Amino acid sequence: MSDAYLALEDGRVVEARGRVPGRTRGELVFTTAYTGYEESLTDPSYEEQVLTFSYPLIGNYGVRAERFESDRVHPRAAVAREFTEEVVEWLADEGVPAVDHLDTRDLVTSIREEGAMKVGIAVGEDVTPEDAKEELAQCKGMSEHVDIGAQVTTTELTTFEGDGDTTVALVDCGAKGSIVDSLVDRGATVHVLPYDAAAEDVSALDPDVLFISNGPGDPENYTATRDLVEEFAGEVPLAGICLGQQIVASALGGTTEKMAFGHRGVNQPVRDLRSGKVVMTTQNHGYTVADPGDQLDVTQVNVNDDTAEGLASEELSVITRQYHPEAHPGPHDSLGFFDDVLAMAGTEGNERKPRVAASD
Ligand SMILES: NC(=O)CC[C@H](N)C(=O)O
Repeated sequence: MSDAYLALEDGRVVEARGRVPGRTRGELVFTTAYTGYEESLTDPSYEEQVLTFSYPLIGNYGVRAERFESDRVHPRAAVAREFTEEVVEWLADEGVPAVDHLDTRDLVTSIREEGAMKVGIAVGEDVTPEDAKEELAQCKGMSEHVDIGAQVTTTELTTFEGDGDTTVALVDCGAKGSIVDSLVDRGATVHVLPYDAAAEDVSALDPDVLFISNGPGDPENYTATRDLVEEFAGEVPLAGICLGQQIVASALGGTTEKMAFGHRGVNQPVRDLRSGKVVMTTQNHGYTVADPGDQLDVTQVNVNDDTAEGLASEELSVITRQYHPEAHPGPHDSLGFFDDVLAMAGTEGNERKPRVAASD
């Protein structure tokens, strides 16, 4: 056991119990997910953030590597009311500082009221509040991490073979493993490319779909990925999840903006504007599409705040989601998105058949 201090951007210093020692900093965010801590902690979209769990007990069903979404823990630190020993051991192995025994309800309320904020953390036997403040002083805002994609992307082309006819080029801006699994399970062969792949790298694969993954940080910083979308829009069907939706919108004339505290959890309600149907979704984002531009239509919205949750263009064969249809963690209600994406490829019936938000 050791001391721990969190220095918040609003000037407060919060004391906690240190579980894994270290000093670090990041953007303080919270998730309301009550399960799925293994998946959330390994989701590359959490890079450069400090993840607070609003659910009070984290670790109550153990830690199993088969639930991981990538090969490491991505948040810079983890905060909960109580972590189990097993989670603490895992985070210690990963060298990720962790704190508990603090009032996480108060912390979450502050983020709700004041927005996601910078935090400096110091955990260890002799740490002082000043150490945490020093970390805070060095903390960058999320949009200032201009090449964050490089921290999470694959560095070389990797292929996952499916047993069907469709080929997907997945641009890896920090892709969750479940996105690859969801496509391969449906027979697609998935080529995972670096986030800054050149147009020729994509053309060489002759993909039926160009898919932009989830990932951390400000979508406006992903200029190489945006160039790819611009290059292939109208030529190859396009799909995107989360950061992928934001990059597609930005490339096709839309705009994005930072939200006050974002959406992170596994029960965010989303309404499909054509069917009127509402589904519960998994979310993890701090930016949003403010204006989809002239080429894309908003097909789905968040019931709580009306933000764009799905975009599409029949003409260009584009469908994107702001939420995570692949789940892991969270509900499986939207897995049909992957069927819609592969149907866009038109490889089975030889004809490209855009199905805009039909099955979720
Ligand atoms: N899960 C994601 O892809 C996150 C997208 C983006 N980094 C955001 O915070 O909005």
